[in-house]
Amino acid sequence: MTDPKSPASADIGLIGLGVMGANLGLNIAEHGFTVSGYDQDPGKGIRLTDAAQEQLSEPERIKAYSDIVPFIAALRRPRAILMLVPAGAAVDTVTEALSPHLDQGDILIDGGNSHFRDTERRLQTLTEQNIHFVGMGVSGGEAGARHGPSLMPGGDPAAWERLRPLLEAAAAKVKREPCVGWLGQGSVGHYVKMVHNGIEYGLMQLIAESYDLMHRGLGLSQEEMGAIYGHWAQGPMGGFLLEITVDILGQQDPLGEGYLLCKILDSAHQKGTGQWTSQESLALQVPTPLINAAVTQRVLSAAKAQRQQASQQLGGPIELAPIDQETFLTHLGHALQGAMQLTYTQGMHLLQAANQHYDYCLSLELVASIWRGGCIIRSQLLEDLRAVYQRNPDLINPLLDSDYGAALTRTQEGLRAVVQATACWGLPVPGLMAALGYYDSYRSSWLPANLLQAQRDYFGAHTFQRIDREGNFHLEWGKK
Ligand SMILES: NC(=O)C1=CN([C@@H]2O[C@H](COP(=O)(O)OP(=O)(O)OC[C@H]3O[C@@H](n4cnc5c(N)ncnc54)[C@H](OP(=O)(O)O)[C@@H]3O)[C@@H](O)[C@H]2O)C=CC1
Ligand SMILES: O=C(CO)[C@H](O)[C@H](O)COP(=O)(O)O
Repeated sequence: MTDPKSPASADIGLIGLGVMGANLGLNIAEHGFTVSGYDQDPGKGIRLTDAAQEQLSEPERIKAYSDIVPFIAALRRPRAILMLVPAGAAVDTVTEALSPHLDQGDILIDGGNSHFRDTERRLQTLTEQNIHFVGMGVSGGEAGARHGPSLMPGGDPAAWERLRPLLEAAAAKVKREPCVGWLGQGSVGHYVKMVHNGIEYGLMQLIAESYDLMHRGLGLSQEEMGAIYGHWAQGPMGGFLLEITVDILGQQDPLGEGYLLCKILDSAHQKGTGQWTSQESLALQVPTPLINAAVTQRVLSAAKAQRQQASQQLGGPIELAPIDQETFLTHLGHALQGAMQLTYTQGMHLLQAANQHYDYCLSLELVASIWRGGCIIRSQLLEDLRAVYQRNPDLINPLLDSDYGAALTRTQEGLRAVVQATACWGLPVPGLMAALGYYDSYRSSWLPANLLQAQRDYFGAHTFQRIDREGNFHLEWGKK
C-alpha cells in the first residue's frame, strides 16, 4: 500500500469502469489500496470518482482517466493492471493499446468472462514479451464486486505474490478465509469460471422449474412461494440463488399494479459461458446432462413465437391430476436439493477431467473453498463438496464419495416422485429429469449399451467386445 498523494503510487490499474470495474475499484480502495482507473468513456471515470467521494473515507485513493498515458504514469512498478472489459475482441484491443506502455515484469490481468482458449493464446503472446499474464474468473455480480467477490486467478505464477495481498483483501471471506487462491498455470482461472457459470445455469434452471411447479402446478401465490424458498434457503441447500429468488418473488412492479415477476417476458438471454461448459464436457467426454439441459432450455425459452404456435397445435394433459400439496412440497424440496447437488457434481467431474486433460494441477478442494462465498453459486452444499476433496483430492466424481452419495440416496425418492407427477401433469422439468436420468445411469452397473454396440457393428462393422472373452469381434449380422 502506498501514499495516494505520491506520484506513480497506485497499487493497481483498472481498465473498464463499468459494472464490475467500478465496483471492484471501490472495494479495493476501501481496503487501503490506491487505484488508477481508465475507461474509454470519460463519463464512467467521473461516475466512479463521484461514487468514491460518496462512499469512501479516503476518496483520493481512486483516480480515473480517459487517457492511457496518465493512467499508466500513476501506477507503481512493477505495474499491475486489471482489465474488466467485455470478453472477446475488447480484451485484445486493450492489450494491444497497453503493450507499448508496459515494461518487462509488469502484470496484466483479465478479469472478464474470457474463453479459456483465448486466455491460453494471450498468455503465450504476453509471456514472450515478459509480461506476466493472469486470467482471473470473477464472480459475484455488482454487489460481489463492491463488497467481496469470489476470485479465481491462474496463469503466470510470477504474478501471484504481488497480487495476493490486494486480492485477499478485496475477496469475500468465509470463516475469515478469503475466497481467492492461486489455481495454477495456464488458462485454469478462466476454465474454473466457465464451469462456475455452467453450474450457475443448472442451479438457475432447477429453481425456475420448482417455481413453475409451485406456480402452474400447485397454483401457489407469490407470497406462499416466497415463504417456501425462504425456508429452503435456511436449510442444507441454502445459498445466494435461493435468497435472491425470495426477493424477486416479493418485488412489486414499480411501473404498475402487482408483482413484477409475472410481467417479465419468459425469454432468457445468455452470453455463452454455459454453452462453452457443455461444449467442453462433450469434448472431454464428461456427462453433464443437467447443465446441457439448462443451456438448451434457455434456447427453447427464447423461441417464444414457435412455442406460442406449438401450444395451439400439440396435445398433452388437459387437467392437472390432483395431488397432496404438503407431500408434494416435501418431495420438491428433496428433489431440488438432490438435483442441485448433481449440478455441482457434474461441474466438479468436468473440472477433474480437465485437470487431467490440460495438466492444470488444480485443487478441487480450493475451488470448492473459493466458491463458498462471494460468487453466484455459493451455497451450503459447497461445504460438503470441499470435505469430499479433503478426503480424496483426486476423486473423479464426487458421487463416488460415500458420505456425499448418501445425501443423494436420501433425496432421490423426492426427485423420483416429482418427476413422476410432473410427467403426468405435462409441465416441463428437463433439469430435474436430466438429474434423475443421470443419477440412475451413474448408479447402474449395467446399461443397454450392448445393443448400441451391436447396432453399430450391424450397420458399420465397428466391432464390439464380449463379456466372456478378450478381443474385438465383428459379425455378418442378419445372415442366417
Ligand atoms: N456483470 C456481471 O455480473 C459480471 C460480469 N463479468 C464479466 O466482467 C467483464 C466486464 O463486465 P461488466 O462490468 O458487467 O461490463 P460493462 O459493460 O458494465 O463494463 C465494461 C466496460 O469496459 C469498457 N470498455 C469496453 N471496451 C473498452 C476498451 N477497448 N477500452 C477501455 N474500456 C473499454 C466499456 O466502455 P463502453 O461502455 O464505452 O463500451 C465499459 O465501461 C465481462 O467480461 C463480463 O462478462 C464477470 C462476472 C460478473
Ligand atoms: O459471470 C456472470 C455471473 O457469474 C455474469 O453475470 C454472466 O453474464 C452470466 O452469464 P449469462 O449472461 O450467460 O447468464
